[in-house]
Amino acid sequence: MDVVLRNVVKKFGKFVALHGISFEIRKGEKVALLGPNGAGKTTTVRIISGITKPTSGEVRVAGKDPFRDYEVKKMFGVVSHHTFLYEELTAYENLEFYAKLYEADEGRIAELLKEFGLYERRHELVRNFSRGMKQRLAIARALIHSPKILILDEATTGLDVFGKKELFTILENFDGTILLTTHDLEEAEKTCERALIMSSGRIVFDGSSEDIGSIYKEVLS
Ligand SMILES: Nc1ncnc2c1ncn2[C@@H]1O[C@H](COP(=O)(O)OP(=O)(O)OP(=O)(O)O)[C@@H](O)[C@H]1O
Repeated sequence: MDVVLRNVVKKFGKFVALHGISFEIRKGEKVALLGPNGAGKTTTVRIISGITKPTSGEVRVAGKDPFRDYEVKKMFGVVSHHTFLYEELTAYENLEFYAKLYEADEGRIAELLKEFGLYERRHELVRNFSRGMKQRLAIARALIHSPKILILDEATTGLDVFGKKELFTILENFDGTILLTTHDLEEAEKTCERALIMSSGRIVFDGSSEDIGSIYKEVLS
């Protein structure tokens, strides 16, 4: 098992954001995490990737605690709606910074820039890039250390049809586990074989993503 959550509770003050959620993700599985605003999706992926500490419950990634174990943190590539790129650095410099941080092979920078269609523009400042280009660079950055688990938290927000299509191709070719949060049911069905639906801090559906549109309506009505 790549990811195991058992009875995970997260409180922010008196507010309970996660009411003891449990699920497991197998190695190589592609899972969509769905649910309305405030359901707890981002909190869940932040707990899995070791950014947020749960209030109680057990979280294991490859058998280890992601909050405490730095080596486990390296297993993740995380892409969110915010690109967290350095606007005043070039595309190349951005990737170089992260390659050093993760002690990744610098040869991978050119490889990824080519793969993501940004090689010709590698010496341009990121601040002059379009939203789609920035998002592509953010994904390239997330892959720099060849992560085993890719977490995408509303990563397609603001991308046009072409940008989304490109991202789907990247996801199809990614050889690892994917956990993706989205509001786009079609995206979930296309890219993931399994869907988890959350509502008010609870998992209310865990199953195949096939025909997720009608399941979503039924579960949340
Ligand atoms: N740092 C925080 N402090 C207080 N409350 C928080 C914090 N982070 C999240 N919450 C609350 O926890 C709940 C779940 O938030 P979360 O961001 O996980 O939802 P989400 O499903 O990702 O929503 P969205 O689809 O809007 O991104 C919300 O009610 C939110 O206000």
